[in-house]
Amino acid sequence: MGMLQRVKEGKFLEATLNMTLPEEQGAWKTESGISCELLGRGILKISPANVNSVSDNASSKDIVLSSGVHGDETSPIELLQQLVEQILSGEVQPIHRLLIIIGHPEAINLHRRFVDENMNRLFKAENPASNSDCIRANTLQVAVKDFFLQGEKDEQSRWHLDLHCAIRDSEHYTFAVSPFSRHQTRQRDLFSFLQQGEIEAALLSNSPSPTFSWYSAEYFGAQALTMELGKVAPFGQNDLQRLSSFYQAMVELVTKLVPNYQWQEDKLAVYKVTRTLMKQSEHFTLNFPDDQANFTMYPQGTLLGRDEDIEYYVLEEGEAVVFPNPNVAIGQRACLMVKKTDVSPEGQVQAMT
Ligand SMILES: O=C(O)CCC(=O)N[C@@H](CCC(=O)O)C(=O)O
Ligand SMILES: [Zn+2]
Repeated sequence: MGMLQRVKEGKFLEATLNMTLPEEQGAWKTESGISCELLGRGILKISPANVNSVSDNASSKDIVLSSGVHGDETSPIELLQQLVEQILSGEVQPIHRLLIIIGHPEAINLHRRFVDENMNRLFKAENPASNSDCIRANTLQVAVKDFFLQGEKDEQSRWHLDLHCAIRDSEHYTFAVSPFSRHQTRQRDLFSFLQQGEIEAALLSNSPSPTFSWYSAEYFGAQALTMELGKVAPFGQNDLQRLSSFYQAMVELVTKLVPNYQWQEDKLAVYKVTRTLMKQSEHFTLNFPDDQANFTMYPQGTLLGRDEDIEYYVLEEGEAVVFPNPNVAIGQRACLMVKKTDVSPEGQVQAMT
């Protein structure tokens, strides 16, 4: 049985990861009237039964849901497989156009974050086809671009949730990173959605970074987030129960024209990024253990790390470290410094201070 047939039977993940199957494309309709189109390995477009009338509705959205951009972050892949299964069986009836992506099948098969280089730093522009991470990033860029442009929706109606897991423990089990873009990509609805899904925290980035969610925000004005859903674990060892509120919120997002989310004061901890520590040389080191939990705070004046000619200290009380990683490539982000902030009560979510 070929790739397309397996996907039709709900085996999206299995067909995506089976590299002995030649890549196939093809369109079909489910019994419940949903139009599906397999655009390539791990890239599935889903349109609601009455796509034309729904698309004309100002409340309808074009939603990208991606997972597995890092090959070892498996719980989001399991969540999207479950969602695809429920859509194809008719149990979940999406009312918006969806693009569901399993990001990096080759890295997933290797149980590795990436093959040669971190794919989630390859979304600034088309990459030279120098390795499989670059080639796959190029494919994903085109798929997302075509999806958003074909949809012809305004920017507010484009969403992209890029689902990941954190490498280390975290004071917040789940959190989202809102990329910095030229557009208004911090709509309150997006953050109310996080509250609905019991996501504990959100980080507001203060500078561009070439990630997949940034790509959708920067080039298509999409309401985009990188979502950190618990800690990295192999397939079958994820506690999906801990992500059940998020899964329910995602189902509601795709099945309701206007989900009934209400912004709740103080339900989501919001942090602003105060500094991004970039690895400038091979001398970059951190002054605390590699597995230190995300959002750990140190007293003002604490030496955090060193690079060739620089020492990094905690500059203000309340600064915490997120994604500390001295093993990144030179020129890449080695640690984010963040600080809790109040947010504006209305309009776009913005830091007050
Ligand atoms: O836990 C870690 O250190 C990394 C987890 C991860 O993959 N995070 C993303 C965040 C992307 C963003 O800043 O939007 C990444 O580093 O690619
Ligand atoms: Zn990741």
